This record gives sequence, C-alpha cells and structure tokens, in this order.
Amino acid sequence: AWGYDQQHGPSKWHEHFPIAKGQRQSPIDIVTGSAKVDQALSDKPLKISYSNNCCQSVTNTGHSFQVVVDGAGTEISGGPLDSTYKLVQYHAHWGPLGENVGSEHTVDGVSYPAELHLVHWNQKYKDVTEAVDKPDGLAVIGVFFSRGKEHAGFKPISDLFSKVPRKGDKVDINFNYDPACLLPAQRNYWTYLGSLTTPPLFESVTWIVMKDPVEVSSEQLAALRNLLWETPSGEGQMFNNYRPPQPLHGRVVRST
Ligand SMILES: O=S(=O)(O)/C=C/c1cc(Br)ccc1O
Ligand SMILES: [Zn+2]
Repeated sequence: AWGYDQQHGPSKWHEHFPIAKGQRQSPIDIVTGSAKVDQALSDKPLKISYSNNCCQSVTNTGHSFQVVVDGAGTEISGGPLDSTYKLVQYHAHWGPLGENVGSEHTVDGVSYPAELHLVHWNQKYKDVTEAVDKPDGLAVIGVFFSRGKEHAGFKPISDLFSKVPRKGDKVDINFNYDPACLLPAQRNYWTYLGSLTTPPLFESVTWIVMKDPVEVSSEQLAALRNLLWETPSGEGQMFNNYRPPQPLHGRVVRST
C-alpha cells in the first residue's frame, strides 16, 4: 500500500496510480508574481458557512488525523465555485519537529510547518463517493499553519490526537466545535484546478489556498506527532506526510 517512506512514497505512487504524472496534479509551488488577480473572484465573494455541531469524530487514518464532519449546515459557495459544496472532512500534513517543512503547497518556494485541508464535495452529485473523481467534484480549502502563539480554536482538536495513536483509532467529538475558527481572519486566497494530494490522486479538486497562515504553538505542532504510523523500522511518530510540489503544466493560479 502507498505511504511516504522511501519504498512507497510520492516518487513511487505513479506505479499504482498513473495519474500521479497527470496534467493537473497537486500540490504546486504558488509563484505569487505569476498569480492573476481575478476581479470575478471578489464580485462573487467566497461564502463559507459552517456550523458548531458538524464535527463528529477524530480518527487516525494511518496517513493523517481526520475530523469526520456531518455535512449538514456546512456549505461553501461563490469565488471560483459554480455550485454549493459541503464539508465532509478535514485533516493535515506536517513535517519534523522544529522545521519549516511539512506543508504541501509552497509559496515562492517557501514551506510552512503544516497545512490543514478542509475537504468539500459538490452538491450536484448524490454523495462524496460520486463526486470524488469528477473534474468539479471537490473543493479543498488549504490553510497554512505557522509556528507562534497557541491557537485556542485548534486546542480542542489537537488535545485529541493523543487519544487516537494508532491507525483506525477513533474518538467522538462530543462538544460543540466550529471549524471556521481554523480559518485566517483575512480571507484572501489563491485558487487553481488540481488534484487530491494522496492516492488515488483524482484530478477533481478546485483548490482554494488561503494566503494568510494561522499561528499554532510548537506544542500544538508537536501534538500532531502523538499520532503514530508504521515506518520501515516499526511503529513511529507520524510526520513528513506531505507530497512535494508537482509540475504546473501551464495552469494559471488566480488570486483575490
Ligand atoms: O489531501 S487532500 O488532497 O485534501 C485529499 C483528500 C481526499 C478526499 C477524499 Br473525499 C478522499 C480521498 C482523499 O485523499
Ligand atoms: Zn490533504
């Protein structure tokens, strides 16, 4: 099965998932000077409306944590989106302790220590399984995490990671939690057409990458490593679960 180690990592994924060498793969390096400001994105502002009872549970997927969301009342629309999308899950990708490596998208070649992905599916499809491999099937909001002061909003979630150390572990979220608190105050973003950044790498994602990072503390970044996974030398802390930037193949990144 696929992973992030030398044997099964991103450079090998094309062997079982040939679309890895496709024309609209993610992540990418966002070259800010080449992004095109598109007034249309501001004419129909991106509307993000989540609810405070949508988060059901946190699970260890073996590749990340994943907060499973009951999509009711969690809609995004506008901006680059031609229809309404519902939140289905969110997870993250991160690097080693104390390093500014771990995000999937990079900005002018610069990485952040982690990147959150809020995954939404297009309501024109009957469910996420039908949407996941369609060109307009998913919209993922990417939020960069920078190292700084503690993120009070992320704490209730980061405190749960120690409860799901192994693949398949799951803990219910039995408190109110609004994932909108994970978004930066400033809603400027870059957007482009790309893919899932993990196998099956479907080219089905409208990416919305927020320009401003949100600050989380070193302890909260360290809490991500309470999640464990299999390494070539046995069970170990989960980190470096990120795919490096992929070729742009002439795609245009738009900007608000
Ligand atoms: O890292 S992401 O590109 O956000 C992956 C998203 C993803 C979403 C679904 Br829904 C299924 C498989 C996936 O890998
Ligand atoms: Zn992701």
